[in-house]
Amino acid sequence: MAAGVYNQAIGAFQSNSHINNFNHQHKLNNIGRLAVTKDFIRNEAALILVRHGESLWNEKNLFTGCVDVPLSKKGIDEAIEAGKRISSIPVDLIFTSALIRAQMTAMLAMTQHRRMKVPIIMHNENEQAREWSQVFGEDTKKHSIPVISAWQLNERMYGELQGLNKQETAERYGKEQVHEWRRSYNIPPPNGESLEMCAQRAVAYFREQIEPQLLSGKNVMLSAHGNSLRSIIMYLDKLTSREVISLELSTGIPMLYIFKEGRFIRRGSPTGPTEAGVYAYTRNLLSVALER
Ligand SMILES: O=C(O)[C@H](O)COP(=O)(O)O
Repeated sequence: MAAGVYNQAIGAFQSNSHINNFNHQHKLNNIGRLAVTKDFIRNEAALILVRHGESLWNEKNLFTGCVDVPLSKKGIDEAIEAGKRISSIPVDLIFTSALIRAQMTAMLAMTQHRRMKVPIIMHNENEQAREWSQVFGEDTKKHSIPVISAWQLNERMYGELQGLNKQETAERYGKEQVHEWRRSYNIPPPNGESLEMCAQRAVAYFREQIEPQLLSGKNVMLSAHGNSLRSIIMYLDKLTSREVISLELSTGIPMLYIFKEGRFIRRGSPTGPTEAGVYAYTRNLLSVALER
């Protein structure tokens, strides 16, 4: 999908406020010393990453990869719990993979958000789908969050392991071989993708489609998968191919990054609403959250 098409779809949804902020900021920068204004201080954005909740195949311990299976009951609960943890962090735009488990997770999480905006899936597959899914009410748009799904964020393709039991596969091929297929950076499972191959599409998508949104001040939630997120975290945290081997992501635990001055600052997982500290992600974002 061409970048322009996405931008067109998102553009149809966005209020002009961030553009105004940008113009305003730009003018101030031109004038010189007034650059540190309220808008400028707010020139940071939240990035929430969440691995989908437990799927029906996670529950059965099957290699899943690009097979499109839904969440289990436990996964549904995890997604709702994830939503509670991020309920006060502003979200302007949601990216998900093209797979239902990531989409369910994002949707269920958003049912807990304190702004109660409605997530709406963008349909950009062809001109008619785009036209027929248009929203005309300006006020309605303001109370909606565009959801963009992209195959590039899908789980790594697990090749001939898809649908096989992880335990049985380890017994058949040996624990070390299976660990190598699952966690090494550049060794693909039979006829599947290595983490490196998965990173080539997932990180490229992140850089081309998601980073510009953060740069323009949009707060983004990204709901994806164990390995597409491992490759993106490798990029964000500048992990080496050795370090990424031991990076494990739990299902349904959101991770927060602050994007500021072109850098990603990892803030860990926001604590639940009953725990102290949930509002403390950054003072600037907090004031944005309270105003919206
Ligand atoms: O696709 C799968 O089977 C899992 O979601 C991720 O599997 P992994 O833990 O082997 O990377």
